[in-house]
This record gives sequence, structure tokens and C-alpha cells, in this order.
Amino acid sequence: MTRIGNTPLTNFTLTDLGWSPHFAAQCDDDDLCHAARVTSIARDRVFVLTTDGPLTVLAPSDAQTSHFAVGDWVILTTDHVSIERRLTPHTNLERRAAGTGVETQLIAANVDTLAIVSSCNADFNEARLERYLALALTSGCLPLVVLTKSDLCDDPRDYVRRAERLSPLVTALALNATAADEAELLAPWCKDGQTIALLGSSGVGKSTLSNALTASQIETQAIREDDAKGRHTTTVRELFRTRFGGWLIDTPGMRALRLADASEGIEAVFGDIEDLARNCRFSNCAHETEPDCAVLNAVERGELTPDRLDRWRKLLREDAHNSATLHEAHRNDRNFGKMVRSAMKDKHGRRR
Ligand SMILES: Nc1nc2c(ncn2[C@@H]2O[C@H](COP(=O)(O)OP(=O)(O)OP(=O)(O)O)[C@@H](O)[C@H]2O)c(=O)[nH]1
Ligand SMILES: [Zn+2]
Repeated sequence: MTRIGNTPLTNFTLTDLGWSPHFAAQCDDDDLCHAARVTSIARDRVFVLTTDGPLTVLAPSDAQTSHFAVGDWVILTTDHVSIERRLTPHTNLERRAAGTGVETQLIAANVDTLAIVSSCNADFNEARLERYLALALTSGCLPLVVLTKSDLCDDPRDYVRRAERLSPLVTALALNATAADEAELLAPWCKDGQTIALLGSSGVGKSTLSNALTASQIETQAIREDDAKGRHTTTVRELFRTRFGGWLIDTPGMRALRLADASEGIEAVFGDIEDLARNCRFSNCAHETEPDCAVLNAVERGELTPDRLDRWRKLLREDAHNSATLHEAHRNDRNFGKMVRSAMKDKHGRRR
């Protein structure tokens, strides 16, 4: 029997697969038996899961497989040979592709929670976390910071505090990913048709977490290759069934994340500075040398660190540069305010 994780691929309902009224609203009743969720993408084929099990299908003749993302919902042709159309995702994780072009690269679609994975060691980097947080918030995903290797560190709570200080929207957890019971702290975010994606640098423990949550050792080895140093490394994105009834997307380690069109996310992550800026004397204050600048005053009073101000400026500059060439790019249909409210609610609801 084909399996994803430790779950036999039979008897999934559309709801098990993550279907929701958002997708139903884009379909006729006739479409329902042709709906499928994308689990993996190859150069010339797309792997999907239907209520009847897994299938390998082709992209439509006028599209490439790169137009689809892992986690996407699609409608198949009636013969189930190829994809007829992509349903508009409810969240869309994308980044600016490497190089100087304006293209964006799809990372994953229909992700409810973006687990930003870092470690309680030198990998922990505020600027990088803020960048990933801006991506999560711009994409409409709930951000969760997962700090692995807590067992190798004297004071993991200090890392949690530093992560949560970055934004009131952040929930952070420190854990030892190699201990199954600790990895299971992520269970609330990957049950009942929910989808979580793991994003972070190479070696932070994404695959370790993924294995613990899906028990999919065999599947994982199949998509791994040895790198030059003989380590195993994840090379493709794939959607796995978790042991808790939801879905998990493991992604290859990211070296650099270039944001695109992320001003909403940056604004949300740096809400403290945006709030201060509203009290500057000049509405177009650049917070450089202006008199009565509320931002510079906060730095002077020690309420805002100069480092955080610099990081905010740098991200804004980068986003302005990237977005100038992207202004015609398609903006996904997201309800930003609703996501921010649900992030706060989720955070307060789960805090123990
Ligand atoms: N002690 C300890 N070791 C960990 C922890 N998390 C991961 N490791 C170890 O760190 C190494 C890298 O973990 P992986 O899960 O392969 O990292 P990854 O993020 O999937 O890396 P890529 O696939 O390259 O993106 C492995 O040897 C893990 O056993 C942890 O919380 N504690
Ligand atoms: Zn100012």
C-alpha cells in the first residue's frame, strides 16, 4: 500500500486533505470529484492526492509545473491525466527568485502556519527571523518560531524571549527536535486538515522535526541526497501527512530569502516603530536628523535599539527596491487584518 507518513493513503475526505469553503466557493459540484492537493512537483510531473489516493499528473498544456506549488489545490481533467486549473490559494508563500529578474518563486501554498525554524545557537539571528516573519505575515500565514537544540544550550528561554520580543504576533517555542515528546509540542499546529510548513537554514532540524511529526523515515530518505560533507540534506519540498491529522511541508534549507512585495508584513513585524513614527513632528519624517522625531527619541530613551531601527530600514529599502519592479505582479487574495487578529487570538489561546 502506498503510504505518506505512517498513514495509509485511503479514505481521505476532502476535509482531511485541507479543503475548506474558500475552495468550495471556486468550484461547481461537478468539480468536487476532480479536486486534488499537490504533494510534490517534478520538472515534468505533478504529484497529487485525491480522495481516491495518490496520482501523478501533467501540468496543463499552457502552463509549466513551476506554476504550481506544493500544497496547492487543483481541479484535474475528467480523465485525471492532467491539471485543468489551479484554485486560488488562501495563503501563498513566495519569494523573489535568485538573480535580478522580477520573477517570484512559489515556496508553498495553503499553509496555515509557517514554522520558522532556527536553533538556540549561532544560527539565531534577529534580522533573519524578522525577514521570515515579514514573509509569513505578508503571505497570510500564522508565524511560529521554533528554536531547536534547546538541549545543547544553557538558557533556551532567553532565545524564546528574544524571538517573542521581535513582534507581539510571534509565538516561540524552544525544544529538542530529537526528543519525540518535545517535537510533539508542534502537534496543535498540524492536526485536522491544518497545514504547517517548516522553513529555515540547513541543519537547524527541519527534517528531524518532520520525521518526528510524520514518522516518515522511508519517504524522507527517498528525497534526500548526500551533500559534499556526507550529510543528508532535503532537496525537494513535499507535503506529508502528520500523525495528528494535518499536513506538513518540509522545505530545503534556505541560504537567502529575498522578500518581494512584503510591505504589509514588514509593517506588521515592526509595528512598534510604525506606531512611534506616527508621533513624529513631520508626517514624512525619515527618522534621520529631524527635530521631534519620535523614533529617534525612543532610541535615545533606550526603548528602541539602534540595531532594530537599522534592520527595519534595511528591509524597507530592500522591499522598495524589489517591489518597484514588481508592482504589476499579482497580489494574492488575502485578508490581512483577519490574519493579524487570528495570530493574536491563536497566541493568547495557546499560551500556557
Ligand atoms: N541535539 C540536538 N540535535 C539536533 C536537534 N535538531 C536537529 N539536530 C541534529 O542536527 C542535524 C541536522 O538536522 P536536520 O533535521 O537534518 O536539519 P535540516 O534543517 O532538515 O537540514 P536540511 O535538510 O539541510 O535543510 C542532525 O544531526 C540532527 O540530529 C536538536 O534539537 N537537538
Ligand atoms: Zn521620525
